[in-house]
Amino acid sequence: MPDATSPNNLNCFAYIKRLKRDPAESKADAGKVVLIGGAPGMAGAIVLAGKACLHLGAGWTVLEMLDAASAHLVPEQAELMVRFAKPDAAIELAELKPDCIAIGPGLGNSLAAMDWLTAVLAYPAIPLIIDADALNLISQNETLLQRLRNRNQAFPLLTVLTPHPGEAARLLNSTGTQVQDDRIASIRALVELTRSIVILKGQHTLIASPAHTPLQCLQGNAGMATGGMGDVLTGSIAALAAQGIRHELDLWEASCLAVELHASAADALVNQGVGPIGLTPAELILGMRSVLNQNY
Ligand SMILES: NC(=O)C1=CN([C@@H]2O[C@H](COP(=O)(O)OP(=O)(O)OC[C@H]3O[C@@H](n4cnc5c(N)ncnc54)[C@H](OP(=O)(O)O)[C@@H]3O)[C@@H](O)[C@H]2O)[C@@H](O)CC1
Ligand SMILES: Nc1ncnc2c1ncn2[C@@H]1O[C@H](COP(=O)(O)OP(=O)(O)O)[C@@H](O)[C@H]1O
Repeated sequence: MPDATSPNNLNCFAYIKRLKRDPAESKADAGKVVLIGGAPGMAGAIVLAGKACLHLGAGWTVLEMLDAASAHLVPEQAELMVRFAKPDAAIELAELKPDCIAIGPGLGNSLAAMDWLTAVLAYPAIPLIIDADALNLISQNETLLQRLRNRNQAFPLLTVLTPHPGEAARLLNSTGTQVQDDRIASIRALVELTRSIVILKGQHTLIASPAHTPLQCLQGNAGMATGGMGDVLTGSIAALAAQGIRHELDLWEASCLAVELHASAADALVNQGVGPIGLTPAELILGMRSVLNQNY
């Protein structure tokens, strides 16, 4: 029995109905997502985010990869449009005209990473997902934090941050243990600091925003404690938010739905014997697609 201070539980599979496609829809109705990251040694992070984005229904999935050596066709997933993230990020974004941007998986902390994050924070009113190293860069740079806050003032509820407890601790200048000791206080502090929608990952993921009190996700399991699972969540939010633009699902709703799908699909896979040990992010992507279509 939850006590009076427990957050309400996520329960948003009904949103899936809004993603119903008219028979004549085109890929433009499903939206163009640009995902930015994949520095040397971490190309896999942005490829996993891209595969999740593709399998959760985005119209186009473009990867801007910081590692030039990895910026080539992904043979087993030729649908992904892989580009080398050239130095002039603002010009690239103006040419691409994305419907939704996600930045961070495997981004690293190079000058190019800073340039891309700066350009993304200045890009106008589309849904934006900020994850992983992009969060770390913001935690180290007061100017970037101020730009994030300015963006949220100009375009409220169009930016979601997806920290795990380690990233949350860096943003709050705290420790992972302190974050975990009071996760509700931590997410409230993150919302206050950044003025963003925030997803605090880990067991019983929390989501909150300046306009929403925290909700929790009771699904999910320790089979998800494997590198790349968060990259999958980022790509999934991006796909749902991009479709949401023409299907009346806002970034808050897309984020809630992605969290619930991600965790519920992991539970379904464990129930089928795929995990907890050895459950892979790539398997979770396919599991999420199944759960989405079963509730379509
Ligand atoms: N295939 C690829 O290319 C992949 C590439 N990847 C990319 O690698 C980059 C680095 O990202 P990363 O998350 O691996 O390292 P990092 O930010 O140092 O955080 C780790 C520390 O945070 C904490 N912590 C985390 N979770 C916690 C929890 N639930 N509960 C409590 N604490 C928790 C914990 O700190 P500790 O408690 O040990 O002090 C832990 O040691 C990033 O760009 C990412 O996208 C990955 O996506 C993997 C697949
Ligand atoms: N023990 C757990 N119970 C429930 N969910 C978990 C557990 N461990 C990890 N997860 C989930 O898996 C994902 C891990 O994300 P993250 O740490 O960012 O991974 P990565 O950066 O390697 O992609 C998050 O969505 C988190 O909530």
